[in-house]
Amino acid sequence: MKRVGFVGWRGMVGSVLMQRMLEEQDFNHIAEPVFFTTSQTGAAGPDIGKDIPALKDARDIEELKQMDAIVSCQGGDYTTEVFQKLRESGWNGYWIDAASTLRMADDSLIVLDPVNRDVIDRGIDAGIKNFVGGNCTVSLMLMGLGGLFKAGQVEWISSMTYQAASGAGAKNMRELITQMGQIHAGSEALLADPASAILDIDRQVVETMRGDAFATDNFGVPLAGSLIPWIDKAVADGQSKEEWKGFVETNKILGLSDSPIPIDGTCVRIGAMRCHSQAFTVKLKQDLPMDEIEQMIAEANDWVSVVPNEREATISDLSPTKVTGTLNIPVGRLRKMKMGPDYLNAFSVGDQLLWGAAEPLRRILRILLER
Ligand SMILES: NC(=O)C1=CN([C@@H]2O[C@H](COP(=O)(O)OP(=O)(O)OC[C@H]3O[C@@H](n4cnc5c(N)ncnc54)[C@H](OP(=O)(O)O)[C@@H]3O)[C@@H](O)[C@H]2O)C=CC1
Ligand SMILES: N[C@@H](CC(=O)OP(=O)(O)O)C(=O)O
Repeated sequence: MKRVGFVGWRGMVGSVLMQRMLEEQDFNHIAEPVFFTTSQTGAAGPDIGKDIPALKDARDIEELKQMDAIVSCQGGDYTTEVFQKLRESGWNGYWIDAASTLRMADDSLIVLDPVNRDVIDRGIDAGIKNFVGGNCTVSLMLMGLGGLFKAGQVEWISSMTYQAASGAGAKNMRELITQMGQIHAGSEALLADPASAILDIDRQVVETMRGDAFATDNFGVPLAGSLIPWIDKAVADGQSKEEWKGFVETNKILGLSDSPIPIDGTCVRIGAMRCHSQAFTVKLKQDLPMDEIEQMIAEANDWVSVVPNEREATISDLSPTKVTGTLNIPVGRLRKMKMGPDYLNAFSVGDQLLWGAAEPLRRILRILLER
């Protein structure tokens, strides 16, 4: 592979991808990186430590056709607009995408190589050309609990999520901070007075959050000081689309679509910036000893670690504040539940822009470059 095109490189996911590619010196493996844009054709591209041409038009099929591989972090609308036209033009290169548009297509693979390298290798050998990053909650769950799946010990999983604002986009992250600021500004005077009653402060906070001036253009409702137990649009059976993805994408990643493992739960947006957390109830196929369970989880990949089920370790290490900006996937609160010895409780945290979005794309590109 000689020419690799990048679309969506300056967005939030794309920027994290660029940062990781520079850290891992991935551009040393690409003879001709080419950067595209939907809005700034002719402008200078990013500084990647080598000469690159000016930005090309991301809607120009003839330009896109020159690429051996294209990595898109531009979003689903762009994929819908361009991908089919590009394939119909006869282009046979590799398409690597962060958007969900092509995830469930028969001729695409969902990539998370620390978990499904075998599925990926078989797919590449079979001529698959479309590789899509998984939904962030799904990828983060599999990075955390992959060892249990690999050992064939999972009968079903219920997953309750605590999803960060970043999953909704950059504007939503800004809105969360704005909301936090408005709450503080509204109660600042009372807060500064040690003699003020907490219920007065609380009343002031609620008044601010319910007020017309509260910034809710993006989330539609308050998130700071609150939560939103619905992510994405509705699908069948009362599920949200984010909840639906948990089942279909996990089983596709694991290559289990013919005999799928039931996975369901409630997806909730909370006021974290870019780390998704998840609380799991895992129905195991048998009563396994805790040390074996911990070993299976900890040995599954280089990034997962087991946090002892103790207060100090948990509040320090199993925390979005600690994990954000890292590739670490701590899994803790591991204990057998009162429902029975084959019911496991677990909690995980992971950065949704890294393992949840950019890192699986970076790694599949590197896999393809090195073949
Ligand atoms: N956010 C997430 O958590 C996840 C997102 N994804 C997928 O990735 C897609 C992109 O998401 P995300 O990165 O959040 O989207 P962004 O909105 O941050 O970026 C998308 C595009 O917006 C354009 N843009 C316009 N103004 C600006 C600006 N001021 N700064 C940067 N870019 C700007 C850029 O395109 P141009 O240069 O062409 O103008 C950019 O590539 C999503 O639609 C989704 O499909 C997948 C997994 C997780
Ligand atoms: N829906 C995720 C983010 C995301 O972009 O998911 P997907 O890649 O499946 O569209 C969230 O809101 O946290």
